[in-house]
Amino acid sequence: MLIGVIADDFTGASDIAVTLAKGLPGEGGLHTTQYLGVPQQPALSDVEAGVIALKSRSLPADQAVQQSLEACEWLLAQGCEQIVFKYCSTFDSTDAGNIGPVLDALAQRLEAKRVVVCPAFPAMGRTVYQGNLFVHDRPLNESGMAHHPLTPMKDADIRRLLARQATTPVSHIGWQQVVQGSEALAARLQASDSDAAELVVIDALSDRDLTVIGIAAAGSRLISGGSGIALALPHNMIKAGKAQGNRAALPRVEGATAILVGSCSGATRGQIDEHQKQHAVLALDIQDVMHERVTADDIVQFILTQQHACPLVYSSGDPDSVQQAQQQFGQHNISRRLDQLFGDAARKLVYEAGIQRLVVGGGETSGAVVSALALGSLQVGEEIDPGVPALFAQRTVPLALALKSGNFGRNDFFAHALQVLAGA
Ligand SMILES: Nc1ncnc2c1ncn2[C@@H]1O[C@H](COP(=O)(O)OP(=O)(O)OP(=O)(O)O)[C@@H](O)[C@H]1O
Ligand SMILES: O=C(O)[C@@H](O)C(=O)CO
Repeated sequence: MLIGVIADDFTGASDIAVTLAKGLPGEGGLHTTQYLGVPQQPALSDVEAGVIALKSRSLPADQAVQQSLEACEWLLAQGCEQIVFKYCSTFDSTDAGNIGPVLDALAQRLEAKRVVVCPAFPAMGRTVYQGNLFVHDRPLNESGMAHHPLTPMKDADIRRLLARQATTPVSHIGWQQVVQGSEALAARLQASDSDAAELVVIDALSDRDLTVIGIAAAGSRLISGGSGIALALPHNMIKAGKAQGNRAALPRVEGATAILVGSCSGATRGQIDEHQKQHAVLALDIQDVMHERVTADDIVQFILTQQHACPLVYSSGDPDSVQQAQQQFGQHNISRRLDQLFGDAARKLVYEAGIQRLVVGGGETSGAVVSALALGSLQVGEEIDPGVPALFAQRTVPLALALKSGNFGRNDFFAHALQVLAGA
């Protein structure tokens, strides 16, 4: 294994996994596997990039650090030369963690001196300029992320956010320096052994900038960012003669379908509205969920009786209803209950009801579903939409999955994803 990634949620893991599997246009990527948690066994010998999906984004910081270090040890034991810490392109975290504390710990473990910090993902409108994160034309805190149920983002300045979270000093490289190219940037990132560690926030407005940064960071033991930071990493390995740029062909899966959605993001709510114009949709009422008046069996029954109409079950609410529910029940109680419900439903759907194509909306929700399914590892297939690959579990009965980050995907994403999983 050449490159190891520690991702702080499951959809984020598939986002960077598909970036590594794709590589730069015309060049090809790496043979990539996504692991669901830290594996107990060694990786297969043909895996070039391994992405460990943790569900650490909203854990207490000490647990996020411990899990990330365990993941790092496993990746190092597989021979990884470079470790990437993947967080959200909207830098989802609280003042108490988790990006800063995990970076502190990984930098110390890997004796990394200059650690790139770059959440930019231009394909999804996330860019970093003068240390500030934008979502399209809005600073992060005005993008809707201030209402996120678990990690409300109320500041756009990555340098300030990180300085509140990390003990390692934070510095910044502006876009004006990035456009001078990889060589100049590499010189800035190389530090002598006596230098203290530094978290270096780097501006990036385009894939071209991310490519410059990725090439400049070829020799870095530790880098961090959104999936865009991995764009040029396969190129570095191919150029060094360590990888060929080939990818294995993956299966197409037809068969029964289910869509489970817990994301409350604006994009996801728009996709649910679109889906219900032509397909079957069941809304879970949060009062019913919290008073246990709705069960996993109710979800399974709906999915099975509506097979002709691409059935979708969602809990998602708008910011007002989410806030009301949080005041009444507490966000962590809601998440725990919804995770349990979606996880139980997924287990019954896949292992008892024979569902073969499963689409999940939301990172936390995907984490709950995939953990309940205990799949171990997934092969990374083609990109359905930016940042969302088709994923395949090798089982006697094939299972294809799409794990969608809250804000990702075209308006008709859910029906489109089912088609791509079937090879349409
Ligand atoms: N109606 C609701 N009221 C309050 N909380 C909800 C409701 N529906 C879902 N949630 C919670 O909101 C959170 C949504 O997080 P999730 O990570 O699944 O989506 P997301 O944040 O939009 O996606 P991503 O992390 O990929 O950006 C989950 O913890 C879920 O339990
Ligand atoms: O970086 C992103 O935006 C996504 O991969 C993600 O992590 C959302 O959960």
